[in-house]
Amino acid sequence: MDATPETTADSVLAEFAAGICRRMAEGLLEHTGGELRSFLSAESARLQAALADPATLEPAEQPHDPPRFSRKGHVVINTNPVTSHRNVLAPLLTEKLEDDRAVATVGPLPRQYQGPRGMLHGGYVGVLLDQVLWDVVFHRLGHASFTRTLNLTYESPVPLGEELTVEGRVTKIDGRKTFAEGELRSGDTVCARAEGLWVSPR
Ligand SMILES: CCCCCCCCCCCCCC(=O)SCCNC(=O)CCNC(=O)[C@H](O)C(C)(C)COP(=O)(O)OP(=O)(O)OC[C@H]1O[C@@H](n2cnc3c(N)ncnc32)[C@H](O)[C@@H]1OP(=O)(O)O
Repeated sequence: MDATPETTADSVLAEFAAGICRRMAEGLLEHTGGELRSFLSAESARLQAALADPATLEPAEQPHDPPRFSRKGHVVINTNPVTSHRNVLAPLLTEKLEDDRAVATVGPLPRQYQGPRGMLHGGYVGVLLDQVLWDVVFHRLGHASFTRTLNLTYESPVPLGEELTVEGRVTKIDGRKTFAEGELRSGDTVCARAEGLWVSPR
């Protein structure tokens, strides 16, 4: 059986399409009326051109999230709503993991993540911290676990339109329980802190 259920070119095309969808989602909140029609038309044309001739995409890199076959032969697509290049909801992280620590950069985030004007929705603050803390726990343990508690403290509003740093650290492992903490920063400002418990499956 092939290792992947589609060609590399199709995976690149899928991620290109996801990028167009992301821009469209942003554009729908930035433009109105005739300007919106022109914007949508230009983005649609870019996608049509890529579909007509995928070779024009000429990827410098391999696709980030090509689908694969599971051991049982099912097609597995990375659906993660924070990290998957194929999920248009995902704000995408660039993450470095070492030992008990993860540091990720994200953004600048566009308006579809807005809560208060010009600021990130608080639920997304939690999503970003949950993901990075989950990642560091996974990296430390070598297997997946469930977020059991996630306590957030919002110190100051998180600006949209600026690169953000999300950091996570494992603080304690006690049997099936792994404790971790972290923070989300904009520049040197700590905007939110998180601490929580991850429970390994029985
Ligand atoms: C795992 C596979 C996931 C794959 C995902 C891949 C991609 C993921 C991508 C990223 C995803 C991002 C992340 C996500 O989105 S993860 C998704 C969001 N999380 C969930 O949906 C989890 C829902 N909850 C559960 O399923 C169960 O409650 C779990 C499985 C968590 C525990 O139920 P279980 O019946 O197994 O465990 P237990 O109740 O015996 O407790 C176990 C131990 O913990 C202790 N305890 C419990 N509560 C507390 C507390 N508040 N303070 C202190 N301690 C507490 C408890 O006393 C016991 O200790 P001990 O007696 O052993 O000493």
